[in-house]
Amino acid sequence: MKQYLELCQRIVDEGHWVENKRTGIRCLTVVNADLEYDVANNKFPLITTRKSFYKAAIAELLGYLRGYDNAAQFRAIGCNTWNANANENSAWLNNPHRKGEDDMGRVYGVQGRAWQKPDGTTLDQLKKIVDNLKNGVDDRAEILTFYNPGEFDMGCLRPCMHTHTFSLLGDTLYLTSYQRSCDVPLGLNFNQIQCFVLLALMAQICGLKAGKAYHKIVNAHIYENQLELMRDVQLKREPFESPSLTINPNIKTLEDIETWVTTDDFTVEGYQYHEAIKYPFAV
Ligand SMILES: Nc1nc(=O)c2c([nH]1)NC[C@@H]1CN(c3ccc(C(=O)N[C@@H](CCC(=O)O)C(=O)O)cc3)CN21
Ligand SMILES: O=c1ccn([C@H]2C[C@H](O)[C@@H](COP(=O)(O)O)O2)c(=O)[nH]1
Repeated sequence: MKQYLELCQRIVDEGHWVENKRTGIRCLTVVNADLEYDVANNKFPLITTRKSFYKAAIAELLGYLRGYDNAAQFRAIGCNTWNANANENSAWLNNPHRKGEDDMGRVYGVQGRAWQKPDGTTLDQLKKIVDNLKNGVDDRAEILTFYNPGEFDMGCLRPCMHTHTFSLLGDTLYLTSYQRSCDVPLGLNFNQIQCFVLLALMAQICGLKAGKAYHKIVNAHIYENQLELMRDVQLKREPFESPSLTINPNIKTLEDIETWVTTDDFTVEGYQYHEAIKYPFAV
């Protein structure tokens, strides 16, 4: 939590104003932030200086791991974050690749589970990683990447947290996640939960211990219409201790994640927080 607040403060103190063409809203921006999450000691990185809707963040991750491409699928498992990008962005609404209401196109999980190969078949990046890690193999390229520039025009948004690399040291699993663009008040609240849960879940289904998750962010920003709430409300609050996360131990395989797992299989203990803050969302 301390590192999150330090990043917010750094943007407020040292950020540069950068115009943003896609949303029309300028952002106070810094470049390069490194965050770390202690999964081994179960320090669940939930924001405590406002209420975090962590179930939606976990649902979003489950949708990515399942290869979802439609905002209705995300809604069905408790996540509303893709409604606006799928249905309210004029560039995507006018894109001939959009297949209708709620379609997100070839984003995130589609690339992770069904990367299109030139020979017409698809590649399942996640399954390869799970199969290797279960057998104690780290080929130094256990990389799950959603970043496919050749198909950017076939999706509603370029992936933000776009690459996850898994590493093994003995029987301990590590994760390095790479993010090109980060909406610190809204997106990062979700992304840090997702880094933590991704490592914890992968360790669990691969029979490994979880170590640390490393989160590398390039462009970290606060939109102009979020700044006052961040500077004058959230940053004035004192954080509480990190809570802990319990994952249903019956989740044992990738197929479990694909078929029956829900957000009810994730329980948070000891979450103390300040009241909710509703930040504006830029589409
Ligand atoms: N401008 C922008 N920021 C983002 O963080 C973002 C995008 N766009 N587009 C794609 C996804 C969608 N994400 C989102 C979208 C909405 C919330 C949001 O509204 N969060 C609220 C409450 C969510 C709830 O009630 O479930 C929050 O207070 O955290 C968070 C992340 C992250 N990404
Ligand atoms: O997981 C996510 C997804 C998106 N974001 C934010 C970062 C930016 O504010 C927007 C995406 O806009 P681009 O113009 O494509 O950079 O969404 C996030 O923080 N986390």
